[in-house]
Amino acid sequence: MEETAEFLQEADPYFSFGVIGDVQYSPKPNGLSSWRVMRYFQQSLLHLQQAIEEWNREDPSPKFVLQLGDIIDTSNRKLGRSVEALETVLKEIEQTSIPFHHIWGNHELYNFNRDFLKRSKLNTSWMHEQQNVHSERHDETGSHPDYYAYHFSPHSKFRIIVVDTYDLSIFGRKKDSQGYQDSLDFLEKAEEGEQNDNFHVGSNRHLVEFNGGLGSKQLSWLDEVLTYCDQQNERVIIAGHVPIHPEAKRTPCLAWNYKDILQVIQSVFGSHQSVVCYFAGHDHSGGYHQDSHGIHHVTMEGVIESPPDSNAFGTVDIYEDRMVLRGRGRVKNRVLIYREMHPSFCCCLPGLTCEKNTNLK
Ligand SMILES: Nc1ccn([C@@H]2O[C@H](COP(=O)(O)OP(=O)(O)OC[C@H](O)CO)[C@@H](O)[C@H]2O)c(=O)n1
Repeated sequence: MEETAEFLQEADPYFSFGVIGDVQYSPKPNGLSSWRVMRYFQQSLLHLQQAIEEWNREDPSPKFVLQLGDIIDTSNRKLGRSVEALETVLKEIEQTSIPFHHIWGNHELYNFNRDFLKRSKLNTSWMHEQQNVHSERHDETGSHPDYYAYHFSPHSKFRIIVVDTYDLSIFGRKKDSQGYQDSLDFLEKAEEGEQNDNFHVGSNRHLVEFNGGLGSKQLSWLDEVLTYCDQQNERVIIAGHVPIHPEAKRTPCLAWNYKDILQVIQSVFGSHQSVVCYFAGHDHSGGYHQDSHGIHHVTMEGVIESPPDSNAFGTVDIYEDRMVLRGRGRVKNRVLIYREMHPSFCCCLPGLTCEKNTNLK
């Protein structure tokens, strides 16, 4: 739902957070991408600076920022300046005391391998919270050994889950590793399956290298965390680089196994009703869709494709029954009402009606 600024006047939110994606900083000149769209490399750092200045000015300031990935561009690698570029953006981020939660996108993996990323300041999993009710295995950097995902609770009624949409990926993993082989096997099998799927043909093909997915271990972990959230009556916001709903993006940017991921977070049979929103980046043109289960899918417009007089970031205010995205530049204002929680074994199954059914399409 898009709303005007007047509609956004509300009582004090429980808390607020910032959201931004695809800064793709590089010292290279502005120019057309391979998609024939203008990329404003000379403005992207300025846009990040402006976002930080605005978040610093907000009162109260956002509790944290979700940085949705692709913070530096692949061109830095060709220029031999990956580390320098990363230091440049991190220096800007140090201008604020608001903690940033960093997500890894394809451009992180074009510039660095996963071992480097784990040891870098882009690994913010040390800010995770561990729950006794489910098993989490972390290595010395605070990450799971196989993937980069964690969760934290900024408020007693809410939890944020950061997921790794390049857990299945042929980027960033060593070619002799099991993860690389599993990813190749997944792509091969999925491509066979897709041949009968009319939705993903021609330019709409999502089984391409610059997308990725969640591996089976991460999906099980997500399932466990969501079970805990259901038990605690927490609302959950998930954030990852790659969109997971075909209607929430305009380009082929879609997770390889988006159906498996949706199955976990939507859950028809009474559990996992906690997820209210999934934030993604990757598709710089942005997108939005409320799925058939009432989950909002917000794909943030990319900073890198925002002209000098614009920008692409937002502040999200969290309330009891809704979240309000206050967009800046190309990002629209949105009021996102949470899905209704149905009791276990509710009759809201396909083909049946229920008074709680919100009849979402
Ligand atoms: N028509 C095209 C254009 C490009 N590609 C290939 O896609 C790969 C990734 O492109 P890139 O622009 O570097 O990826 P981003 O993550 O920056 O952007 C993704 C979104 O599309 C932006 O909205 C690259 O290998 C190109 O060759 C293509 O297949 N078809």
